[in-house]
Amino acid sequence: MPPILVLSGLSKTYAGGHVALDSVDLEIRRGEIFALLGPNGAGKTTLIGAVCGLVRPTGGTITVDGVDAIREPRQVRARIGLVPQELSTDMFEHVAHTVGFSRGLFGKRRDDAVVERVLRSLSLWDKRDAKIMELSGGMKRRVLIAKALAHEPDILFLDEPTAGVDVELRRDMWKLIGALRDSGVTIILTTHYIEEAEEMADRIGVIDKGRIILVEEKQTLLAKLGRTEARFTLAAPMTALPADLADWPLALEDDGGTLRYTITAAETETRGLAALVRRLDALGVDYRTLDARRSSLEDIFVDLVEKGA
Ligand SMILES: Nc1ncnc2c1ncn2[C@@H]1O[C@H](COP(=O)(O)OP(=O)(O)OP(=O)(O)O)[C@@H](O)[C@H]1O
Repeated sequence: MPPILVLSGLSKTYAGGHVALDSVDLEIRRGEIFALLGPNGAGKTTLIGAVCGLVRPTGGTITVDGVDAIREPRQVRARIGLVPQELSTDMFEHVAHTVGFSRGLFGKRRDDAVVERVLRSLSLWDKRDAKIMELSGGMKRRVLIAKALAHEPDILFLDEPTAGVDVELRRDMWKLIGALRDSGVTIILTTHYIEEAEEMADRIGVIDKGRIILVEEKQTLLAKLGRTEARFTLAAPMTALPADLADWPLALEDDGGTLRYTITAAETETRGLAALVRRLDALGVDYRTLDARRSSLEDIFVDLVEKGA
């Protein structure tokens, strides 16, 4: 199936001369959750703005389902929903009204059944007659999502969907975004919470200084760049690594009291932690504790952006 969104050579230089997007090529697959990660000022919001017709690109093309978004902005806008970073909705408005109104902005005819379905899917139906100012922060965010979904878009952009919300609400939001994807909506989200991308995304893109530096399936990324680290606290300190362990990715720390093992995911088949534990047993190396951890997407991201800097 052809991608739903194709960016090709997309560039944006702001009036002051700042290059916010530097020839970005990116394809978004139909029905995926794509997480766009990047440090502050990397160009994420500019990229979303360009696709949504809010920022005028200075170069390149944007194609949504074969339609040129720069030539046909209205047609494309109707296919896209945007949940902005900031709560910018009219606080005195009533929930159902503001959602219905958003639908109208896209030239869609009034359809109370759609508004009801959207509000129910976001657990806002009971609050349909409440004023937005009366809602909790989490509900206000859900109203923003409802507004973005009111015209039944195929692509939903979420700019930092869980910035500043508590852990519980973040998890609720993740469930909700997963359910939207299951209903067939393609989702592109930006986030500073790497954990969020790790939890939800099918693919990850990393942007830094206006350039896409990596696009990868999340699983592949974790498998390719992931590391396992383990620390054995030795029962008796060693002065040097035994020759029998010379082939293993090991180092001594804490004056020989700790044996540190670090391995990349690609190497674990032959020299995995379980094999090392057996080897240590066979050599009679005694240890009191073993702490092991796999590197997270966060470690990988920090490495990438540091290297790219
Ligand atoms: N209207 C503008 N005029 C001039 N420069 C701008 C404008 N909007 C954004 N920029 C600059 O472009 C760069 C990219 O900004 P953008 O908001 O796209 O980054 P971001 O990745 O979304 O950052 P954050 O994670 O902080 O939201 C930044 O250096 C920013 O200062």
